[in-house]
Amino acid sequence: MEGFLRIINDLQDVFSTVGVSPDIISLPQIVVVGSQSTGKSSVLESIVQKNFLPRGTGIVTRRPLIIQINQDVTAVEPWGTFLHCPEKKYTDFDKICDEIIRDTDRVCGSDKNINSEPITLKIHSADLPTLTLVDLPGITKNPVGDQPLDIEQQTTALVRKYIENPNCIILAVSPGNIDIANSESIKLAKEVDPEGNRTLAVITKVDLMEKSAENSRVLEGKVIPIKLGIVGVINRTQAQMEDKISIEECLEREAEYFRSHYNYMSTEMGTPYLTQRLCSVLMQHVKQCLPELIIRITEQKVIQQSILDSLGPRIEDESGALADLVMKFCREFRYNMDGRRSVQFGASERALSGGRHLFEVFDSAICQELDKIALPSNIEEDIKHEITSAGGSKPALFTPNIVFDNLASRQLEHFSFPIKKSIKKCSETITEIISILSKKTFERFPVLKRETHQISLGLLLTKTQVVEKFIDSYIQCELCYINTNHRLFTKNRPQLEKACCEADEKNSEEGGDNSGTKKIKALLDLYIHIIRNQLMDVVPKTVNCYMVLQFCDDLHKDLMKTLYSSDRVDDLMKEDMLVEERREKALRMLDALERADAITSLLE
Ligand SMILES: Nc1nc2c(ncn2[C@@H]2O[C@H](COP(=O)(O)OP(=O)(O)OP(=O)(O)O)[C@@H](O)[C@H]2O)c(=O)[nH]1
Repeated sequence: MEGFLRIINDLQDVFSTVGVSPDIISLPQIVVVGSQSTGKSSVLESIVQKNFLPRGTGIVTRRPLIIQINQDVTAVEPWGTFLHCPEKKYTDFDKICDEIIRDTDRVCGSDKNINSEPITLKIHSADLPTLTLVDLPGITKNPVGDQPLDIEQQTTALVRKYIENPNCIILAVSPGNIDIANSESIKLAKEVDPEGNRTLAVITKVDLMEKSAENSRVLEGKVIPIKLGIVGVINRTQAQMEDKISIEECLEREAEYFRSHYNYMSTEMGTPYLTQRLCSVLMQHVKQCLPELIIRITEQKVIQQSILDSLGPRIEDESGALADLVMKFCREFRYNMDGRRSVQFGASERALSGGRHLFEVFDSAICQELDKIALPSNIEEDIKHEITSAGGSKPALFTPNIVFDNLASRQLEHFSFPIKKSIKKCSETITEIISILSKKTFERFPVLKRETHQISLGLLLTKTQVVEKFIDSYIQCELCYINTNHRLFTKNRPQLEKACCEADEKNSEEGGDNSGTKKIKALLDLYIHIIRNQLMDVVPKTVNCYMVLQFCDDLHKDLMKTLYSSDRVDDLMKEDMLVEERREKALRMLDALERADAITSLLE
């Protein structure tokens, strides 16, 4: 049976060093709860049979104190040690008290603030049972002196944090000289343990309790029933300490008091009975908790291992790792563009390949923008004006070709702006793909991520400029040479002309316009339509050629050249501090869990 409790103490050591939170692993322990000055520390000292806890006015216990008692038959005299300085062995319990005060001040400061970081004290004794007890700051109703104004909230929150743990046994301390109905500790215990399966009540200061039938009923558990029992105790008082009355003598006086005042229940009262009761309650509890605890340890091992896997291993060969990452980034980009991989874009719920996104930009941005370009509403005025101008000082018999050339090239100029806009849109889409992939690939390495991102965007800019230049020249060529011999133009022209002539004849009969402007307008429309279709074909092809394929080909070369030539591999491969911290934490946790696993396996 002792073995169970020793295992819990060992596990506590393992987990205290890594600061594991109770949400992850919660170990069975006895937590002493009560209002300020109810006698919590005195109860603990009576159990340990030593004076080692700080005393004073106001809030004395300001940090949780985990007291692990280990039964140690080899201990000639009781001795203690702290987890924060395990090499130091204390046989003088006054020095233990000094160290608790010193370490409390170190963490909480010397004012009256409290802190949830526990102090762990191990006590080895041949005469004490193996137990783990936690002393908590007393619940303080009203701040006194320089205590913080929210002291009640602070102390209650800290107590709650401990007693909410379903693996904790609550030792609810209430003083016998106040009405148990007002007991703060029992009220809190009922809130977190309504069934009362893990609450044991202690009534201190029974010597100050008036001997009455009602008070006897309190001790018998008839006023407020507590499933695990109510134990009355009389602790060693300050006066007895000053009078140097020994602990043994005080225990004898306590036993005598119960014999003389509550004889019929004296065997179930007093500090020795409380210690014995605590051991058996804790033992029962540990036996119940262990199977679940073992499952939690196994689960946590899997969780911590997967955290480690997701963070990746520590980098040994930085240069090699850099080359691998760059290769991976370039490959991911290529696969994304050719449709073998997908990424999640912005808030869109669909994951699409980068290539598909680009296609959607071609389809929507380029085609729709170019489709919007139509002949202006006053084009007939323009045509008339152009015909008149072309005639010069003489009246014109035929409309010269230059009229059509001038009008067509003026309309083609309108393609320039939407095409530039579309190319910009393509560049933005590729930039987004680069950003997503560099974030994903270089997540652990912020410097490398930044540099790679910059180099990639620099290269993309160069390629974008090549495309813009190419398309500019292409439009320039179109403006310089209006090809009225274009196969599609010559094919559709007769039909259009016929329709226009018929319309002109009809107009002429009705006395309307028959100047031929309608025919020129229709031919202009046809020509622009042909060139628009050509551009819809050429722009995506050019973007794909330079901004995708050539970009892919040059990306790896550019990255390797720039990243390696900078002679900053060490700097580039510096990991994000957070990643490093998380890996260290997961490694420490995993180590603790392995040790915990080894400890619990001793039971099997
Ligand atoms: N007469 C009598 N006095 C007691 C008894 N238990 C504790 N006291 C006295 O009550 C006072 C407070 O006791 P502590 O043990 O310091 O109380 P505490 O709950 O630990 O106090 P904080 O940690 O400050 O909240 C001290 O003066 C003790 O000597 C008891 O059973 N009988």
